[in-house]
Amino acid sequence: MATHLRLTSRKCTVIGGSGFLGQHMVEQLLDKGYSVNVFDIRKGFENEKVQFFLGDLCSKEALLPALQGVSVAFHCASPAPSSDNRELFYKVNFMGTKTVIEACKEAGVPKLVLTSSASVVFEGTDIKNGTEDLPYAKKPIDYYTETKILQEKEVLRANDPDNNFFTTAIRPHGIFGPRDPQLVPILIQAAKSGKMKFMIGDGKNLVDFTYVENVVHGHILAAEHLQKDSPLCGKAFHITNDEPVPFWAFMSRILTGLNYDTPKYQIPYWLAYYLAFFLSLVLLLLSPLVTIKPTFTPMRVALAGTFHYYSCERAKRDMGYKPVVSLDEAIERTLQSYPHLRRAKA
Ligand SMILES: NC(=O)C1=CN([C@@H]2O[C@H](COP(=O)(O)OP(=O)(O)OC[C@H]3O[C@@H](n4cnc5c(N)ncnc54)[C@H](O)[C@@H]3O)[C@@H](O)[C@H]2O)C=CC1
Ligand SMILES: CC(C)CCC[C@@H](C)[C@H]1CC[C@H]2C3=C(CC[C@]12C)[C@@]1(C)CCC(=O)C[C@@H]1CC3
Repeated sequence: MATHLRLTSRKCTVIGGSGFLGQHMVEQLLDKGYSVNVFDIRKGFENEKVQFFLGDLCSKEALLPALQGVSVAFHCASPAPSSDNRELFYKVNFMGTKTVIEACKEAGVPKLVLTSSASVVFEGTDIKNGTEDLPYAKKPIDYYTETKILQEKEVLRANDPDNNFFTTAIRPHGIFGPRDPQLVPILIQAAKSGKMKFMIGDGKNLVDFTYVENVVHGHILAAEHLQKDSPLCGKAFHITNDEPVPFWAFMSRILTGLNYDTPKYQIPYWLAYYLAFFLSLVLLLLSPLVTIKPTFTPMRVALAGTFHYYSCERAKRDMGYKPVVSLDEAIERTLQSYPHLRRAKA
């Protein structure tokens, strides 16, 4: 019986486990001796140690088999932030998360750890060493973030110790690392097409970029510390590299590390923001005729030109969090993992 309990308690499900963060979660959980189910709409990799359940998280019937005998569910599924599909964000991030909560309760999963985002408090203006006590953004920077707020509120509200159901949310920021489909590929694509000529703002704005393995470490610590009467119950936690860095210094390290030139000119933040805003209006008007995905969106300009870094003191205090990979090492490992994006030297 004791062995059975121990094994059951090390079984978990990663919802969104085929994604960038999800795959890293699976790898670290397996290394730590967990038995891992993946629930996703697609099969993102092959691993005989993992049991895959393919389905849409908006369906409770699809979720239930993946949650049987599981002690913790990690929910890190979301449509890509760059998608323009408002209905999809609402359906998956908000309605789907409600379904995940119901399914966990019905399957008797006692712990739910949500991957939220530090951007739930970001309104496009400076945040310096922001704590979790900042209010949710009244004007979120985009619709993705609006639904991340709805999702986080729903998960934290569902915490119900009297019925043996414990929830917590991890708020990472700017996740990067091997196999990331967003940050490095978008940056290099912009550089390749000659769009990385301008630095937005004066280049002094500090931002958090968080190595994926540190994000995973924060999630696993959260799951292990989440229990009755723990301070994690119903609360959100920033997980960062704890080394805020000037946005353009970070971008420049990636660009030079992959043999691309760094931006030569500066453009004032407000000018870049209004240009991106104007461009998005023009594209909206043209959208019945042509679909163009701009590189410079108001959201990206806001992220590139403002301070937004967060304190992870609460995670240090309540779950003993400490980044396991430094920013220097993280950048090095990331650069090594993208040989196909490296520009051949002339
Ligand atoms: N990448 C970043 O910088 C940050 C990401 N986050 C959050 O981290 C989480 C993971 O993000 P990434 O790994 O970067 O994204 P990703 O796009 O690589 O992975 C998301 C996964 O969710 C799955 N998925 C989407 N809709 C689904 C549905 N209806 N049913 C089942 N599975 C579905 C996708 O197939 C994909 O495998 C997301 O919740 C995201 O909001 C938070 C802060 C920063
Ligand atoms: C073209 C350049 C101006 C910028 C290229 C890099 C950007 C693609 C990334 C810089 C900060 C990133 C970021 C996210 C996505 C990729 C960036 C915009 C998120 C929006 C991903 C989802 C979140 O929850 C918040 C992230 C903030 C930082």
